[in-house]
Amino acid sequence: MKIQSVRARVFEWKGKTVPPQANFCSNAMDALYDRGDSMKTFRFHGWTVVEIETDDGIVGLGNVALAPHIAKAIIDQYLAPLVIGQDPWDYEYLWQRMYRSTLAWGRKGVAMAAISAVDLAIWDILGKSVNKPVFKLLGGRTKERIPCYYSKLYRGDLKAMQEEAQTFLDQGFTAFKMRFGYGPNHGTRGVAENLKSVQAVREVIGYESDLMLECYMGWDLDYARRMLPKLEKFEPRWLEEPVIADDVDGYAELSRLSAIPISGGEHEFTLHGFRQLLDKKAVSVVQYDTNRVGGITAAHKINALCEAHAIPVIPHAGQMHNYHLTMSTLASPMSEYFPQFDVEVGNELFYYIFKGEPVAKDGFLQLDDTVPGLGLTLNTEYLDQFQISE
Ligand SMILES: O=C(O)C(=O)C[C@@H](O)CO
Ligand SMILES: [Mg+2]
Repeated sequence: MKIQSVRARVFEWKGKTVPPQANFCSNAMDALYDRGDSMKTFRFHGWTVVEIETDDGIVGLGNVALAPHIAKAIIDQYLAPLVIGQDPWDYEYLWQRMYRSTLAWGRKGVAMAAISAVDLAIWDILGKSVNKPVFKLLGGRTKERIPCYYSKLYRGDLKAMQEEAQTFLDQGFTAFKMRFGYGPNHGTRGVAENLKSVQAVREVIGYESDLMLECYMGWDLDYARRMLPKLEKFEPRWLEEPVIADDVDGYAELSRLSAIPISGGEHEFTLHGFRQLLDKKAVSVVQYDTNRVGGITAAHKINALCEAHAIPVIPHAGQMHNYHLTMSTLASPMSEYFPQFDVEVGNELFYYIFKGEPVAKDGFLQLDDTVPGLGLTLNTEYLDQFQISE
């Protein structure tokens, strides 16, 4: 079997979107005084879809949601020529070929995300060629069902957050991730607002449910040092991305400082990046995203590294490419889960582009042992609401 063609298309959502709410999620731009909509950087309204076809007609689907037009250019100009004519079963060789040929400028960020999209499509082909789901090629079914946590609860009106939490508590979720809205530049009022929001959600879900707290790189070491003791009474499952991804030593200090587990990894790349995080004991929960980190080839290695370090892997974002990694290792106890909503930040877009995503039931997800590959097809229902560029 040989790879015959690589097609990368950018799907840009032109449909209805929920307008950004002020302070809906702390983020790295909060450190700068606002010269306009600082939340603009925090939108994923475009997605690159990769379709790789083999000489015997198998089509593998990959995806990447970071800088989609740049990812497409990297795939078209650099990665496609490296894999066309090659045997997809040589996936390690092909991964190294893509990685080493772009090392000078691509070892992290959008180039590695582009490599991830090609790698996902290759693994989709592998599964389809042997009529097995990808998780069966990685270690098989390690869970009867995948426990998942409800992830949204962006900061807004506290009553609305409580109603949202109640709705999904009633649907059987027993783990919830909420977003802080405030950080270092919002002073003591921001601290109070942050604590009020955690209190409000805890009042609804109680203490028999897990609560995860998301900062999305919107805090800094000093602010996190001050917030952690105030958060302990809420018994969070973890505090996520309290500092920017480059501040590995900051992560490590917070991990040493507090009993609250510090999580991160959705903005880290390759086995090498996670080796550094683990060697420095920077995080207590690893959250790579398989469509960023280096694809399934890289994520599978990171799963083994995390198993060796006894650090749980709970991949960022849910989405099918991550569910196969969670299903196939005991190192991954659960998945993140974004239900389908109207398009807002863009985490929801996956449902509008692809079909095949499992819907959570009672806080669990299920994968089908009989569906080959990643189990995704293109969703044609919303095509008219996308601008698609070849
Ligand atoms: O789901 C997460 O962990 C993210 O970081 C996504 C982003 O929407 C901020 O929450
Ligand atoms: Mg996150």
